[in-house]
Amino acid sequence: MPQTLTEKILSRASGKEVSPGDVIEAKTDIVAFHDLTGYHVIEVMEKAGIEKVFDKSKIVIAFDHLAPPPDIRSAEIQVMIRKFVKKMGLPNFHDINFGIMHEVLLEKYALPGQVIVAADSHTTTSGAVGAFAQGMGASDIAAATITGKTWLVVPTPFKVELKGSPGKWITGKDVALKLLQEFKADYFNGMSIEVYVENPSAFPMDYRATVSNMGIEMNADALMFIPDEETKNYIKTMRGYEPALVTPDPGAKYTDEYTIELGKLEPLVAAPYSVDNVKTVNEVEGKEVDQVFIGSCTNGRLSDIEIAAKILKDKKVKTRCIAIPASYEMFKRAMDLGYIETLVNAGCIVTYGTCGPCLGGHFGVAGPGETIVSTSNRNFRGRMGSNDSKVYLANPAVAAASALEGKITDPRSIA
Ligand SMILES: CC(C)[C@@](O)(CC(=O)O)C(=O)O
Ligand code: SF4
Repeated sequence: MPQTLTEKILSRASGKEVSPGDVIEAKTDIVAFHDLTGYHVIEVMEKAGIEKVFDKSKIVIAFDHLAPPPDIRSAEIQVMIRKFVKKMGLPNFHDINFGIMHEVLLEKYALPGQVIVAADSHTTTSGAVGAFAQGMGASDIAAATITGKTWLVVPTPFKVELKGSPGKWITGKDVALKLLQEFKADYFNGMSIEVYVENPSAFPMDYRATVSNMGIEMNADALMFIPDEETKNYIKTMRGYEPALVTPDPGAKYTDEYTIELGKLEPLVAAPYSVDNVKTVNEVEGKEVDQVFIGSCTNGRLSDIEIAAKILKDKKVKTRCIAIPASYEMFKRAMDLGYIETLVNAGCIVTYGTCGPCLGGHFGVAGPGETIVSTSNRNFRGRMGSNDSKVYLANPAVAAASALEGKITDPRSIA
């Protein structure tokens, strides 16, 4: 039987031919956690008296949610995890100077065809390179850390095709929001989405990562881009080697298919208080904005910072604007290309590699009555701080244009 990417990966990982609905035990290629959930993972292991991990080289840990620690409790958590890393002798540990875990996984570890599990729902991000990547709770991740295995229900594969090329100021975010507008936030429950890109270079890895990242907002088990030339180029550029590509068999069967003509997309926005409350930017433009956040594991990559820098070059923002490249690597590249200087000159506050404001944690928590335009992935009540704040999710061009004008702005109207 011809297999979808989902079936191919999970058949290899479980050692038998799988079909949607099967409950399987799959071998894990990478098991990861961060500071916030890592604390619970380690607690579960310590309570069970386990002193060993299944394979030191396959455990990845990154500090991001509490980086740098905003309070004593956060610092305590990091101290505890550093001790665990030392005791176990884990080589793939990334302290506060590295970046957001999902971005670190994408840049350094994830490969086509792998099974990746991590204690955070946005683990779907690594699907951008064609890995079956799923977030799980701390106890499941503790089990996978110990055994190198996890149990899964094989999801039902659904195919999305991206045709043509996106227009000016249209990015991966607009594809994610289009899917949410069309299908709403729970449609893909029990499914995996496999995305085929007709014209690989027209939809680069940064855009793919945004869409995969928001796969969990659609409730999909995984959102994978079918590996192609762009996947190869990305891994070659970031790591210096060419990966083997895993692809679905011709004639593989999907439960359904949906096509997006990239050239027909408009900049979209998710209005409060739900990620699927999607409107065109023109439906909400003119609303006054108190703070703009450009960053997070959704949109903190080089192209996001580049877009913001292009819009803000030689201009001044009219509202608070916080820009956070998702990793040290992204910060460094943005700095070398002059984007950081542009953003700082425009009046933005810039720091590196933290979740910070995305979860209302620190570095720009939203206050009562405030309106925020954010490039992150969630806008439910209280997500970025006060229950009385309103968060509009958008692509980095809309975010930067809104910072520039002090109100929600269509980037096509100014640049
Ligand atoms: C821990 C939390 C803030 C999280 O990273 C958790 C998660 O996605 O599972 C999020 O983005 O909601
Ligand atoms: S950047 Fe936001 S969405 Fe991503 S892992 Fe951090 S808190 Fe979660």
